[in-house]
Amino acid sequence: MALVTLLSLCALCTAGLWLVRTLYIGLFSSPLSSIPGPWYSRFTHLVLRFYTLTGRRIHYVHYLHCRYGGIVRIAPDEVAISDLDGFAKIHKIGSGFLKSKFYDTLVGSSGNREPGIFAQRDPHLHAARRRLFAQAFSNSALQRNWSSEIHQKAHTAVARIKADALAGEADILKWWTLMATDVIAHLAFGESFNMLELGKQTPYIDAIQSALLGGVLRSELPWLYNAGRWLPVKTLETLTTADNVVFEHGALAVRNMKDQNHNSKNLFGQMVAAAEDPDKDKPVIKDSSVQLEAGNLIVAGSDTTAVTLTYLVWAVLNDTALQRDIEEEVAGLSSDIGQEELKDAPLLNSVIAEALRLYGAAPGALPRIVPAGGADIGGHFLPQGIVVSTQAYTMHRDPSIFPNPYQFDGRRFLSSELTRSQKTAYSPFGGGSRICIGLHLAWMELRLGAALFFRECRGARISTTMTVEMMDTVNHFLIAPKGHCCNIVLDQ
Ligand code: HEM
Repeated sequence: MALVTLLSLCALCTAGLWLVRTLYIGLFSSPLSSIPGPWYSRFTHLVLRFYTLTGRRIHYVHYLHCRYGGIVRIAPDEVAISDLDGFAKIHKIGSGFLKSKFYDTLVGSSGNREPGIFAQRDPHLHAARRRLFAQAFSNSALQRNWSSEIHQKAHTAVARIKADALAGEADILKWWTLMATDVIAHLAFGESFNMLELGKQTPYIDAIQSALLGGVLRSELPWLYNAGRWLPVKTLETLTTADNVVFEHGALAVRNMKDQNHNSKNLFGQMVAAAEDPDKDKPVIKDSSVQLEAGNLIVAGSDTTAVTLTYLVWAVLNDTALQRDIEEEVAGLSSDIGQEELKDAPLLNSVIAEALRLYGAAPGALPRIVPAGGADIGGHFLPQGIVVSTQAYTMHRDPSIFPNPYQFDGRRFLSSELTRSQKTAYSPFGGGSRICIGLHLAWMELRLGAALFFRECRGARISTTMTVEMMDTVNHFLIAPKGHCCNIVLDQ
């Protein structure tokens, strides 16, 4: 009995000491103690984690920026930055602010596999991979090599939307997702997955989505993720084994990369063909890297474009005058809609830029590590090793940069001259050396999808089955509509 009392006393004392130490560090000795923010962020990640897991991280951090300013402490070792100079400093090429450990867990680099281009944190390895990818993702190469596939898929998507809308209602989120996934899958694998024709995604894409969810779980609740491997719970098992399913399917991308038949060439085949070093003993890219990157490209290039396009159409359909004007503009384009005339359609491009401002699908947070020696940001010294995260979500809603920021103004970007602060703040595709490599592909799909939609589905309306709340955004790194659909109708 006496032993039990003694042990309890020891445990209480240890807990008490831990509490005093945590309070002392949080209040006085942390180098971050002068940074404004809610009191609890000095002591715990739990509140931030709660909002992350419930899909409200960007909204919560935005609220904190509105309340405390451009630099806010959001956790004991993490500071959120929406200060423009701070953002520019962090994302400047060669700044030394590298991606944080968050990226290790987000996409499938588990099982000791190397991280792909998105998650690679080593700047030299990343730069080498980026150089290899750059040419194949350039605007000219995409136009030259993939224009007809992208056109065909956009036409099919709009035809399916129109047919469904005339028959009752069409879920544009579903069709844009199938389109964007079919496009990037075709480019990465060298053959069509025919999801638009099937009207549903393949089991491989189901596995990719499970792998992504598994990544969020691995990042936020690693103990549950690890337990999931052993627990006899089907959902957990699916989430924790999805990485392997995705990786194994990537073998198809390797086969087609090596295939000499032009019809099955994929992005990787084009990269290898364009690479300078033809040395057979030292392959330009390993088979296992192709297997991994093929899946990663699908993750990066599907929901991103689909969600942005969905919000774009929804926002335009909420503004009758804008809808009428854009329908008129695209009706004047030639029947086969070339990329050059799409680039020159002023209202279409302004509407896309505005959709990317308010509804760019990856609006934050982009966490980076303060490099050796620390950094001065917004008048505060941040020591090395601290996580600094930026979010376009907040910069895009700063009223001193974008007047009336919460309003979707499809004409906002019609006047071509952006102010200096707008140029810095506008970052739907991230910035610096880690800027989205798929941005030209995304713009191609956004232009073509939107132009075909407003030409073929003139007079479309939002279905009465939709509520405003259903289009509220949830945020798990990407954003998505809370209702998981966006239904539109069309009169005969
Ligand atoms: C509207 C559509 C898209 C949006 C809003 C978007 C947004 C972004 C953002 C914000 C980043 C930076 C992430 C970070 O720094 O953590 C990024 C990176 C990336 N994106 Fe996109 N993206 C889109 C479409 C695409 C497409 C179609 C692809 C096709 C493959 C793609 C592939 C990538 C890749 C590979 C990276 C990592 C680049 C690197 O680290 O070097 N994205 N994207």
